[in-house]
Amino acid sequence: MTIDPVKLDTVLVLGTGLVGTSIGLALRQRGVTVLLADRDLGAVRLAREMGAGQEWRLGDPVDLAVVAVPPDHVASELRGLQQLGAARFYTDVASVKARPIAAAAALGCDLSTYVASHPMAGREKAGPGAARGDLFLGRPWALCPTDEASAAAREAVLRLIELCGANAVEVAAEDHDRAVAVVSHAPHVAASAVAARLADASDVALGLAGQGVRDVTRIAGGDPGLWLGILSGNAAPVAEVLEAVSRDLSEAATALRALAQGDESAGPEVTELLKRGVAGHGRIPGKHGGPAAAYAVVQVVIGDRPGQLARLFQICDEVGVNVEDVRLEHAPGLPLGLAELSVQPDAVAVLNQALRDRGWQLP
Ligand SMILES: NC(=O)C1=CN([C@@H]2O[C@H](COP(=O)(O)OP(=O)(O)OC[C@H]3O[C@@H](n4cnc5c(N)ncnc54)[C@H](O)[C@@H]3O)[C@@H](O)[C@H]2O)C=CC1
Ligand SMILES: O=C(O)C(=O)Cc1ccc(O)cc1
Repeated sequence: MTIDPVKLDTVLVLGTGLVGTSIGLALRQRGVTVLLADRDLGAVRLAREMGAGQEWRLGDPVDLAVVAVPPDHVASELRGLQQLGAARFYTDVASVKARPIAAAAALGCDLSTYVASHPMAGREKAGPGAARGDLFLGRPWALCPTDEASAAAREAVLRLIELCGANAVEVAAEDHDRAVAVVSHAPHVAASAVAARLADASDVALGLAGQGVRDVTRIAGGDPGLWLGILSGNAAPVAEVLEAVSRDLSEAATALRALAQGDESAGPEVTELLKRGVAGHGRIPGKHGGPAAAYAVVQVVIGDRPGQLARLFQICDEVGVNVEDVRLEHAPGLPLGLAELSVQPDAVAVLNQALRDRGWQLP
């Protein structure tokens, strides 16, 4: 009998925090048997109660073990599991890749059964309570096979990514780390720097906060302990991006000082940065990893009553309009909000008409 190398009937998740529990939930939805372990027994219990799997007891090797602990603990936990013979194949999900792989090699881990990986999806909240089974849907998920990794180990990790509904992106560990410095790690520090200005902002300023500042600072809510581990694990590439960002910020501040003193010739320098920002933002791919989709946005005023969004979606359904994305903005102190529905441009007229016909207020 031949053994199917991509069989993923049983998966052990070590580290039942946000990411580990989300993986458990996603795999359970696909019928995989998931076993859960964490040094914090409360985290395992909560993950189990959420339906992410059952508590792990060492028995027959599982098909794949997923090490979902902070980056600095990946190598030692991997070695521990391999010494127990816990799984046929192993991966981790840490946000940095070169350092954990080097640490695993230095600890004498078996690199033939291990393929490091990193889902590019997460939240600014930690722990199993923040987990979502759909966290990875349509998201990129990097895998970084080393030369020592077996083809079967790579296949097993590809199968994990597929079962979680994500899109696999194969990349060398050093390239991964330089890339995530630009798209994840430096943005996190930049968001923290902007959010730090709010720590002693006046109540008037905070009362005027709209969606923009929420968007720019959302990720700054992440766990500082976890993020110190991530940033230290990718320090040089992140420092390089931050140096470039701070050059731009410093030049913008100098130009604005000149403008403040009536020197209009400094305007174009600011415009140039804003235009580079528009260009950079426009290059972020759409939610399924393809080129950024040119959706149109339909704005609708909604009352802060239960069921309003459901009614809105029902109308979209009735007129055959697919909602690609939805964003809600609440008016501070008012029982009203604005729903922004992203739809195909050719659906705008029909949706606007349908909403007006049914008495919805469009701004
Ligand atoms: N937070 C995010 O948005 C994302 C995080 N990641 C990566 O996923 C990994 C886990 O992060 P989160 O789930 O966000 O953190 P979390 O703080 O929600 O969960 C981490 C879990 O690991 C456990 N843990 C820590 N050290 C352990 C050890 N030595 N043995 C067993 N369990 C241990 C903790 O008790 C905790 O339950 C990290 O490597 C992180 O870089 C990857 C993608 C997104
Ligand atoms: O909160 C979000 O939107 C994120 O993108 C979070 C995130 C944090 C760390 C990662 O390694 C990957 C993704």
